[in-house]
Amino acid sequence: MALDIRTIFFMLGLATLAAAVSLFLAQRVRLAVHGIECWAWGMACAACSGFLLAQRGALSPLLTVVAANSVLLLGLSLFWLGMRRFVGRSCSPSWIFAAPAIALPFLATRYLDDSDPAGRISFLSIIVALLLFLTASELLRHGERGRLGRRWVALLLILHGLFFCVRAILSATGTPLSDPFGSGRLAMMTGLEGFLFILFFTLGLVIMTSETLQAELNRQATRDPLTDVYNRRAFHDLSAHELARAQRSGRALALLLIDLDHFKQLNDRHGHHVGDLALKHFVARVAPCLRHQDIFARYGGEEFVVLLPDTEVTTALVVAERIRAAVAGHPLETSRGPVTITVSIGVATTLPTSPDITATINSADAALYRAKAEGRNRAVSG
Ligand SMILES: Nc1nc2c(ncn2[C@@H]2O[C@H](COP(=O)(O)OP(=O)(O)OP(=O)(O)O)[C@@H](O)[C@H]2O)c(=O)[nH]1
Repeated sequence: MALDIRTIFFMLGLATLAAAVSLFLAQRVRLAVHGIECWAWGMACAACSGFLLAQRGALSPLLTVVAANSVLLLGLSLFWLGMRRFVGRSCSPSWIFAAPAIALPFLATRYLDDSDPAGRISFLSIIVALLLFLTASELLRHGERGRLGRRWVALLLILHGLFFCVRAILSATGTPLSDPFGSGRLAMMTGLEGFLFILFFTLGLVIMTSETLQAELNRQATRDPLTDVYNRRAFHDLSAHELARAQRSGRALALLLIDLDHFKQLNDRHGHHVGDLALKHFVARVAPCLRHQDIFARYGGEEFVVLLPDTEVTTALVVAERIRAAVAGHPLETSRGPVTITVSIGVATTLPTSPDITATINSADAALYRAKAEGRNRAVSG
């Protein structure tokens, strides 16, 4: 089957345009995926480049060489920027002009006419490969790296980059790719490889974004939006798991019920906004006092709960005292000066033989009530 090189590049442009449109639509429905708008613009640039490359010989080299390749490099740079944002890293958008700015003078002078096509192919292939490797490294080195979609996209970027490395070497060493299939064999391979890349890459982006959305939905369903600790529902799910484990192992499970003291007064005196800041400040003070396996959740309002697996009451009281001291010892800085926050803590443990979370919470609540009655800013066990 004979394939016309222009048709291949035109088809590549169309496929890339379809991917760009999908990304623009995804962006319009406000998917909580950072960087998606950069990918959309990156795809749009790559599509323009494909259409311009398809006009090689029919239009001026200013368009089919200089503009087509500069726009392609801009598109790849936008993709790199999008990937950086996707993994949660920031960067000045002006960096997207670096690669086109490096290539433009060479394209406009040395490689404008067709006197050194091999040099032009090698030169551009190396820049493209570097941009692709850079983009893959963002995915492999930052953010949540273990996900399937990310690894798939990173692998495709690396393979695509390796293809361009081979292309650069073949072109530089003058390997006779023109024979016996006519003058455009290398270009033909580039077009076909690009076409396959776009298909699988778009699929990878879909998987990657759905994984991110799934994780975000999961986070929203299990986390308190203000403080980002677990919410009450997640606490009950996780504690059920821990209770079952405690029953199997016969080891104690401790629970701390923590309530911020005179919080209504703080709200009334300093405003709700400072009240919110106080809750975040409290969480930031408590988190370093806990182990990885401890479950920390907002139980409601200004009440928090901590489940401590494999912990006896004496140790739980030590942890509670550490939390109390960490909160009281670090006042919240406000525009009107430091505000001291204190907490009262009720401590209880489950019975290893018949663990029951409701009974343990009730027991901790009774202890908390006593801590409040005895003057607040203290930990009391039930
Ligand atoms: N700023 C802010 N306030 C909240 C939030 N959730 C609950 N509150 C407030 O927390 C206050 C709790 O007040 P109370 O239950 O009377 O308890 P308290 O003032 O801390 O008194 P004691 O617990 O007896 O020390 C109420 O004024 C609620 O409006 C929140 O997310 N942000």
